[in-house]
Amino acid sequence: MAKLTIRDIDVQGKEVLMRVDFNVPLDDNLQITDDSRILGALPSIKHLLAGGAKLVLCSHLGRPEGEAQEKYSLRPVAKRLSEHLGAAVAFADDTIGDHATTLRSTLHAGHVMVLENTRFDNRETANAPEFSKALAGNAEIFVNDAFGTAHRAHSSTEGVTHFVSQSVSGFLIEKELEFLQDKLASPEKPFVAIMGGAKVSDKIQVIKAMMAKADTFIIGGAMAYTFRLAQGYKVGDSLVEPKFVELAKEILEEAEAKGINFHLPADTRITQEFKPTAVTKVTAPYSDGGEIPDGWEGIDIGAVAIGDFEKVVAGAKTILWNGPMGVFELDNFAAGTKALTAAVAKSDALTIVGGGDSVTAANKFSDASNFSFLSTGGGASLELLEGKTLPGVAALTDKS
Ligand SMILES: Nc1ncnc2c1ncn2[C@@H]1O[C@H](COP(=O)(O)OP(=O)(O)O)[C@@H](O)[C@H]1O
Ligand SMILES: O=C(OP(=O)(O)O)[C@H](O)COP(=O)(O)O
Repeated sequence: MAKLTIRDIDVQGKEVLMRVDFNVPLDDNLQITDDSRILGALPSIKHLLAGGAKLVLCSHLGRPEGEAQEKYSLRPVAKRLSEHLGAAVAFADDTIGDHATTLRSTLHAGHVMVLENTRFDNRETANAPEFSKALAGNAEIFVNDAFGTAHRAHSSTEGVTHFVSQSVSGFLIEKELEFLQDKLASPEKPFVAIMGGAKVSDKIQVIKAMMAKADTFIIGGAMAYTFRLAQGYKVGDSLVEPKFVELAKEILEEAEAKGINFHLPADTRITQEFKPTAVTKVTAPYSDGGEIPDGWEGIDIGAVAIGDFEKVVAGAKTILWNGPMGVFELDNFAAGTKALTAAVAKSDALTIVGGGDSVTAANKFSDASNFSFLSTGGGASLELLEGKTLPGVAALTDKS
């Protein structure tokens, strides 16, 4: 059932509570190192302010587990938002306390404020009704634009919808669903899914689910070693998740039975040390007997794999990329991710990138404008791709 969106509501003079995902990375000096998620929420914020809303923004930042801590405060985020808007942004020192209540009651139409971190109270993640009710306050309308947190059934994403008249999605959620759900429902073929990174346990189920849609898979990053282990090869000291070797075997068998192209890296860059000056070497291709010796760890794909993957990407009409090819944070381990980023960036296919580190790599080695869409959600995008319902979306008001 379609959900009401920000386009369907009149907000003039009304208090609107909007959940955003301002869970941005901060450095040790509490400086924001990537404000993609703030930029992602701007279209909805500007639209609501232009429509005359009294706009109250709420979000979590990090996992403070119910304890108010300076390092998880949203104050720097409110400041950055103010710079982007070129307008004042009021900041409440608490979430549902006296300061928040006073600021909310004196907020004028066309003005915006930010509440302190919702996770400074454990009732947020417990989805406690009394916390949801207090968060809703006098707001008639709730807008959810926090795609990155839409897979959580918390007070500020789900509970609050029970205490307002209407709950609608914002432009960011709308766009995320358009790319990750609608456009991938019947993708133009060949549809190449590139899966890498380190979170095998999170992503291997996604590979399984996507076998119904993608006709080609490229597997890189640490993910590849669990598959190589499943094929009976030695992977030395590389990162593997032994619990998933059986599932990896099943996936390889299913791919063969269904004629799905499943590309694992032919060769691997390996090291004995995890540091910028580490000596590295590349194994011979597996097909020539190359394996990863004990005491060595795979940290990137090799040159043969890069060439293979570039060819596959060049022939694609739809590409979904989630997870880097290697430990790209270190320059001497980054060649595979760099080459793959360039290949995806120059493709004419529909190119969708999901996952925090993959988006970082796309921005580091290319430019966001070279991709059709960079998702702001890691876990949320994976759950969507797995075919799961996102509680933060399911709770919104149905279109009649
Ligand atoms: N071969 C490898 N061995 C260990 N870590 C790896 C390897 N390849 C990639 N990684 C790491 O995987 C991390 C990203 O994985 P993940 O969180 O799954 O991706 P994303 O954030 O894009 O979803 C990066 O920090 C990268 O250094
Ligand atoms: O950054 C987030 O998730 P992500 O790293 O999976 O994209 C979201 O803000 C959700 O945070 P959470 O995983 O602490 O609930």
